[in-house]
Amino acid sequence: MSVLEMRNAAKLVNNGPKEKKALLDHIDLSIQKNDFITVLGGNGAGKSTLFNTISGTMPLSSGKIFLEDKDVTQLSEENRASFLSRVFQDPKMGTAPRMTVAENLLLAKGRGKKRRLRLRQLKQNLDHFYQITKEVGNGLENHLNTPAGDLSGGQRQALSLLMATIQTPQLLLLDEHTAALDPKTSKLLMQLTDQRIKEQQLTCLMITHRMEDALQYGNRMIVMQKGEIVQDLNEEEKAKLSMTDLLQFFEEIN
Ligand SMILES: Nc1ncnc2c1ncn2[C@@H]1O[C@H](COP(=O)(O)OP(=O)(O)OP(=O)(O)O)[C@@H](O)[C@H]1O
Repeated sequence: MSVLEMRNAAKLVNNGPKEKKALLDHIDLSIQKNDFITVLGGNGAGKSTLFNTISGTMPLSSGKIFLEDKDVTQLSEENRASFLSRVFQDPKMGTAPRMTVAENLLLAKGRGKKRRLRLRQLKQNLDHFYQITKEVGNGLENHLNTPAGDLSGGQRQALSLLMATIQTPQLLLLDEHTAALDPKTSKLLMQLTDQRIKEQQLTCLMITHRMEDALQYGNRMIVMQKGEIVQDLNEEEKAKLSMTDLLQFFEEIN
């Protein structure tokens, strides 16, 4: 059983009165459990559209999406949120700025649960929150009582990642989540990302413009162009790929 399956999925928009433009051009994609897929493609290739249609923020024009064999094509974004987590490029998204780090984590831990965790349960969870923030390696554990809005961009993105993975989602969507960070901070967050994915055996799609990351991480790589998946490399093919090959490939398709 696939974790996610897209069949003949298309997103068309009007490009002038008589012309339709395909943001997603009838793609087929099957994602298996524990796949960690890096997603590459130039600006406007359709990567975010892919994520938007998977998470339900954008309905498909035609085709179908299945999550663990369940047809979710018509399911709202809210209803898909119980099995999907997404981290965005912008550190401001995904965290509540006036709530503290610990409160944000508690919110994420209780999300979708029948009995929500209440603020008075914060104390009981502090040990757990201390442990997971300490693993980040950027001092986040010393800021459990700091409002998220006062964190550095790197700390806030690490918090977003922890929030997105605190409940082990069936599918994790990383939308250029390191793009706004400096190289050192980005590297640290990528290491944390890889560690969380391995430890929790997550299934993940990660959009990135950093080719080194696309090569170094994950067991599969897809390349998008003009709304289509033009390359889908498995673990073996990906392992053989060098930076030179990849650069050459992008020269050819652009
Ligand atoms: N709602 C919309 N209506 C019309 N066109 C749109 C809409 N949303 C996106 N587009 C266009 O669709 C194309 C694909 O956009 P998308 O954001 O998916 O690309 P991307 O691969 O994520 O690019 P980037 O790397 O720049 O983030 C772009 O040309 C964009 O301008």
